[in-house]
Amino acid sequence: MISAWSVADVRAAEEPLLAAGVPLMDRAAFALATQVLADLRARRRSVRGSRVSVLAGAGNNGGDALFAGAVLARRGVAVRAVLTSDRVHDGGLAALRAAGGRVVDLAAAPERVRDVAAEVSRDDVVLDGLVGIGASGALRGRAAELVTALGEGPWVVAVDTPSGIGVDDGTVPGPVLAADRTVTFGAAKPGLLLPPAAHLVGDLTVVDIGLTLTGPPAVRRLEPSDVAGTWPVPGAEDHKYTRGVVGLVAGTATFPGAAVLAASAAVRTGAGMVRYRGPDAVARTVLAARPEVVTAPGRVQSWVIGPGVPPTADDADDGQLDRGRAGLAAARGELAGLSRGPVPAVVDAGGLSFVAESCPPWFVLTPHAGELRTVLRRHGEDVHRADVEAAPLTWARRAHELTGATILLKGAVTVVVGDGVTYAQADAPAWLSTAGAGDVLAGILGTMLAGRSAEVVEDPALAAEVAAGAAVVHGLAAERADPGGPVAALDVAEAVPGTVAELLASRGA
Ligand SMILES: NC(=O)C1=CN([C@@H]2O[C@H](COP(=O)(O)OP(=O)(O)OC[C@H]3O[C@@H](n4cnc5c(N)ncnc54)[C@H](O)[C@@H]3O)[C@@H](O)[C@H]2O)[C@@H](O)CC1
Ligand SMILES: [K+]
Repeated sequence: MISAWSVADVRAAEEPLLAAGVPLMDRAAFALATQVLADLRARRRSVRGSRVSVLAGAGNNGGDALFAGAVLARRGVAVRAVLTSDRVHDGGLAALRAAGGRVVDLAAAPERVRDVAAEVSRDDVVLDGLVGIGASGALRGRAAELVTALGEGPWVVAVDTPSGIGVDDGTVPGPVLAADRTVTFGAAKPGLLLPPAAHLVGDLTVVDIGLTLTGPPAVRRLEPSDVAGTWPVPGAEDHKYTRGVVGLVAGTATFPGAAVLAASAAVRTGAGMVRYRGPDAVARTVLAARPEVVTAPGRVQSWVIGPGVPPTADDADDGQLDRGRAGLAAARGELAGLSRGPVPAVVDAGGLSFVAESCPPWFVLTPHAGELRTVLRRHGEDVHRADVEAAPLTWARRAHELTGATILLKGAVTVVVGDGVTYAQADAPAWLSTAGAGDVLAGILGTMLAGRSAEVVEDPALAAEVAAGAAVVHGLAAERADPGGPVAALDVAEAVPGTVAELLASRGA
C-alpha cells in the first residue's frame, strides 16, 4: 500500500527532527540527485556532459533543488539554475555556485522568460523546484510564466511535488509542469495520488528522510499484494452461502447487456452463486451467457443494484426500479426473507436514482462524475460535472457526508471515500474506458463484498477497502485481457479468474 499524509502531518513529523538539527534538506537533496543521476545514466548513458536545469522558487523546495544541482554539477553535469523569485534559498544557491553551476535570475530579467524557457526545453533533465508543500493556490508570477512557456521535451523531475498542484486535495488550479518522475520526501502527499493532479506526477519515488508519520494516512492506494493478502480462499467446509451469494438487479429489455456483463463478472470473480432479479427476457439472455446464474428468489450476501437500469420509471425500467428498491431495503436488513439481516450493496447507474435517504456505509455507490453530480444535486448541492472532475476528492467526500454511503467515484483514477478512509486507485489502463466496464466493476465488487459480507457490515471502513480492492482487480483483469490495446468489457470479466489466480500465487512469493 502507498500511504499519503497531509502537509500538516508531514510538517509535524519534520518539526522535532529539525529542532534536533537533523539535516533533512541534505538527505532530500542527496536522494534527489542520486535519482537524477540514475535517470541520466538510463537515458543518455553518460552523466558527464549532460545538461540539467534547476527551476528554483523562493522556499525550501527550491533549496532542495539547488543543493541537488550542486551534487550534479560536482559529477560533471552542466547545471543551470533558473530563479523565479527575488527570494531564494541562500545556502542552496551558494552551494550550486561553488560547484560551478550557472545562474539565470528571471526575477531580475523578466523579459527573458521565453528565451530561457526555450533553452531549458533543450536540456536533458529539468528539476522542478518552484514550489512544494508550501504552495498556496495556483502557481503565480514568473514561475507560472516560465511553466506556461516551457514546451514538451526534457525529462522533468518534480521535487517533492509537481509545483502548483493542490498538495492536500489533488486539484490543479493553474499551470503545472507535467513530471516524468516525482521524487517526494518523507512520505507521499495526497495530491500525488489523487486526480487530476495524479496525472501530472509520472513515476512516483518516495524517499525516506527519517520522518516518522503516526496516525492514519489521509489517502491510501492499495497495491495488488494488499488485495492478494485478504482474498477469501474457500476451504473444504465452504459452500455457496459461505462463499457469498450475489443478488443482481441489472438490465432491462433495452439494456440487457449490462446484466450479462455484471453477472459474468460476478460468476468469474468466484461468487458462491448469482441470483438474477429482472424481467424474463433479460433473465433468458443472462442464462444463455452464464448458465450458473439462478433466477429464483432466496438469500443473498450482497446486492448489486442498477447496472443497465434507467434512472426513471418512465424510461421502460421493466419493473427494475421496484426490484432495486426491494433489494436495497433487504440490504438495510428491513426485508426478512431476502437476506438474514443487513448485507452490503453496490448501487450503480439507475440504482443511484433512489438513494436519497441516509445510507449505511456498507452501501457502495459507484457513480462516474456525471452521476455523482446528479446525486449531489438531489441533495441540494449546486454543482456541475466539471466541478466534480476538477475536485473529485472534495465532491466524493461531500457525497459521503450527505448520504452516509461509501462512494466509489469512477475515473482514470478512482477515488473511494468511506468512513474515515480515502483511497485513490490508478489501476485502469486507458483502454478500459469503454461501455460496459462499469457493469463489470459492479459484478466484481458485489462478489468481493459478498465474500466478506458480515465483516463489511460490522466494520464501517471495510467497504471502502473492498471497493478499492475491486478497482485493483478490475484494472489487473483489463491488463490481462489485453495488454496494450483495445479491451472489451466481457473480456475483462473473463480475465478475472486468471487475475485472481496470479494474485493468490503471489502470496507465497
Ligand atoms: N521543512 C523541511 O525540513 C524540509 C522541507 N523540504 C522541502 O521544502 C519544501 C517546503 O518548503 P517551504 O515551506 O519553504 O515551501 P515551498 O518551497 O514549497 O514554497 C514556499 C514558497 O513558495 C512561494 N509560493 C507559495 N505558493 C506559491 C504559488 N502558488 N506560486 C508561486 N510561489 C508560491 C511562497 O511565497 C514561499 O516563498 C518541501 O516541499 C520540500 O521540498 C525538504 O527539504 C525536506 C525537509
Ligand atoms: K516542486
